[in-house]
Amino acid sequence: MPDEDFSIQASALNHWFGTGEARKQALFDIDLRIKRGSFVVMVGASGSGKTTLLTLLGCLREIQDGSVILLGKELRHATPAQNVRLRRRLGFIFQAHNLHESLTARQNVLMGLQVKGHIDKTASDRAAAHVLGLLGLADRLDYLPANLSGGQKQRVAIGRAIVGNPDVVLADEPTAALDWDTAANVVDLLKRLGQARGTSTLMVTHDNRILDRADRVLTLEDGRLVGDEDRRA
Ligand SMILES: Nc1ncnc2c1ncn2[C@@H]1O[C@H](COP(=O)(O)OP(=O)(O)OP(=O)(O)O)[C@@H](O)[C@H]1O
Repeated sequence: MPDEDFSIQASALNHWFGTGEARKQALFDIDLRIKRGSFVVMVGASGSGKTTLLTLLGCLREIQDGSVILLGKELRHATPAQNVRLRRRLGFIFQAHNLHESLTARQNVLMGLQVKGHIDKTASDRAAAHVLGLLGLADRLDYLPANLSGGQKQRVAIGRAIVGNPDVVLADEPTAALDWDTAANVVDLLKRLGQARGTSTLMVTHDNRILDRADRVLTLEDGRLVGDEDRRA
């Protein structure tokens, strides 16, 4: 049953890749509920299933077995149109930042609003500039990605993910290219969004300093959820 306190509810979730003899199970019996507004970190060795889980929870992959209720909607057997509608309420920050090379920082962030159907140009421009300012890029609004450092590009991608006030942010090592002050700023920003707007963040990271700021730390091992630690004490 959907429960409004939780942005994400996964139960008995299994996932396989390949067919026939090559079929390999990547996730085993995942049960997980993520509270609205919480900042949750996921850790696990390479190949443990973190990206697979993020993409399933983000309606980027079909649910094969088990259930995922995202923002109150069951994803199993969801239609492509339902998935598109739900994805508009999410912010994705993946390792390959996929910025449009021919668009400026501000225009890249605007893409995050256009997919949500925001059309008031002045308000959108202002929102994009505001978010980039929060990310320390106020003086880089009109730069093309080619003229930004790796960390600055990553911050533009973070801006694009959060500018539309998503209900859930799914992030895969989003701070890997950032120095600690900048990474801490990003984490604080996501936590503030959680408090102010109920945005939940599920972030894959191995940075211990970010673990220290998490409300909760999940550990995946060989496709199984083997650890779930409440850090809010
Ligand atoms: N598209 C795919 N086709 C086949 N196998 C896949 C595919 N994607 C992932 N896998 C396999 O599923 C398992 C989980 O992979 P996944 O990428 O989710 O792990 P991960 O924890 O995110 O790893 P990393 O930290 O290296 O990104 C691995 O055994 C991987 O080889």
